[in-house]
Amino acid sequence: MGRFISLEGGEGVGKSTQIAALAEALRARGVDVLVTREPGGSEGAEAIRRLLLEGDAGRWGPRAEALLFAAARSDHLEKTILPALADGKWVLSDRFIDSSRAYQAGASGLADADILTLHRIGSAGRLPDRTLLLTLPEAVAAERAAARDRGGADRIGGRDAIYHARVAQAFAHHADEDPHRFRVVDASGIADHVTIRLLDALADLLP
Ligand SMILES: Nc1ncnc2c1ncn2[C@@H]1O[C@H](COP(=O)(O)OP(=O)(O)O)[C@@H](O)[C@H]1O
Ligand SMILES: Cc1cn([C@H]2C[C@H](O)[C@@H](COP(=O)(O)OP(=O)(O)O)O2)c(=O)[nH]c1=O
Repeated sequence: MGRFISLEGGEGVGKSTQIAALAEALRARGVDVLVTREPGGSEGAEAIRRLLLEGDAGRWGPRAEALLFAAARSDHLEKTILPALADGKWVLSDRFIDSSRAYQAGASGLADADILTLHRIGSAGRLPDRTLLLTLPEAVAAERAAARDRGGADRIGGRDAIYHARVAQAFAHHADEDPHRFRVVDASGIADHVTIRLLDALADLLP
């Protein structure tokens, strides 16, 4: 059985950059790696991703949005993640359930217990073996995200600074509550240095 690792954090902290570097570093150690992302990662979930991220701000209310994320996650787990783990692969996912807890509960105001209930219904409550939470001072993350998106942020990324501060707070809170699964990793500085910190945070799982 492989390992299931999620990368979490707000917009612009470097998840996409780091997941690629981490995959390369793990492959160099002989690990068979599958990189995937949420929302998305399977045909059905990628279709739901477009529904979630395109269109105007009011396209979905918080509850419909939470249900769509849970549905996408269910399909992603069943079609992509579980088969890869059964093949002995390490699955690295750019976001997973903790993003729903941080955005739809922490920031949008739904109850964390309800998000966990949706996860139990959709995905049998499956959690990653390790969750790497990348953290950056808010201003640095906003600067990186703005430089990348050039003002063209998606439906959720484009929400205001107060919303994103609540997201960061919720992530930090969940990491505090479950130190066994979470590792908080400083995402500032040179990308290669961040990758080394991430590998350190997986050291106990490495073959
Ligand atoms: N360590 C780093 N230092 C400076 N810029 C970075 C670093 N890591 C990533 N970036 C840049 O910051 C932007 C956001 O990174 P990205 O990996 O897309 O973040 P995320 O997936 O978390 O939103 C990208 O333009 C990326 O090239
Ligand atoms: C997986 C997930 C993502 N999201 C949000 C976070 C992002 O704003 C967006 C995904 O966009 P994406 O462009 O993949 O993220 P990033 O900006 O980190 O590169 O969806 C949720 O609100 N809930 C979730 O459960």
